[in-house]
Amino acid sequence: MTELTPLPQTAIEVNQVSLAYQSDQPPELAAVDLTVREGDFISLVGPSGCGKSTLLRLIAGVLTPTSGSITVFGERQIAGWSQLSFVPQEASLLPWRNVLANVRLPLELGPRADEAAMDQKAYAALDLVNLTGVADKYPHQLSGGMRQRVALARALVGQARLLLLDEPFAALDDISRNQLHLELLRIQRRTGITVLMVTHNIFEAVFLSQAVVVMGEKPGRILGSVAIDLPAQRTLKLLGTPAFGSLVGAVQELLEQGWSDYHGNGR
Ligand SMILES: Nc1ncnc2c1ncn2[C@@H]1O[C@H](COP(=O)(O)OP(=O)(O)OP(=O)(O)O)[C@@H](O)[C@H]1O
Repeated sequence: MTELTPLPQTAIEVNQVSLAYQSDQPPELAAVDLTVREGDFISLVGPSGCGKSTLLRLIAGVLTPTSGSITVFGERQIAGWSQLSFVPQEASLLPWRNVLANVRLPLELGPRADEAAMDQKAYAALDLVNLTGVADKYPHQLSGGMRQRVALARALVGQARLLLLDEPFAALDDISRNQLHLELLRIQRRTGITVLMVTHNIFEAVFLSQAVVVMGEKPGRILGSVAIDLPAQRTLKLLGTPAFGSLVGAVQELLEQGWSDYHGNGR
């Protein structure tokens, strides 16, 4: 008998979501629909201020939509839900805690657990990001790229099924960023975690994702998405290929379309 592979579950379903921060002002987001399947890596790009972080905060349950609905793995959004890990733009490590204690933090805030078990999980998360050698160092003793890896380990320590990342690599140089891209893809393959990432970097979005969702502004809305049909095993050599260049071009075109719809063509 042939074995049937189960279809991937829907990880995120955003249905006609609008959000107005102030009830007497036009909404920041209007009628947003977005579906992310389990195991996908999806990036969100769009002009500054179009509402990308707002959409991420809504999915994380930190904000509640003015109208519409959001489900995560079939359930209504719940702030602080253990299956979801949200790394906001300003995510920072606690300077007075060493690396191990920073990574342990989400476990300490959860249901009471054994000290040794928490350490074991924190070491496993550090191993996932290739950082076991620095467990007793403090954040100021690390490079920017290492600090990002610690933040990633902290996001992964609770074994979340969904990772929401808000511009996680914005402050890094190209070399560290490329290295972390490869690490993140390796982690995703190893854990099967679903990732939704906000970025300003179109190259990064195309390199990492299965699809790039493009947003427009005023009000923030989804303009469309570009499916990224690059080989599943991404290597840095892909960055110089014509296929990569034409996908970056397709994302750019959608962004420019949104820009001229809003501002007109008289640039
Ligand atoms: N807490 C808040 N209260 C009121 N307005 C807000 C708040 N947070 C964001 N906004 C407004 O909502 C809009 C969308 O902001 P948001 O941060 O989601 O955009 P973004 O696309 O992530 O921007 P960027 O790419 O610059 O980070 C902006 O006009 C912003 O000024």
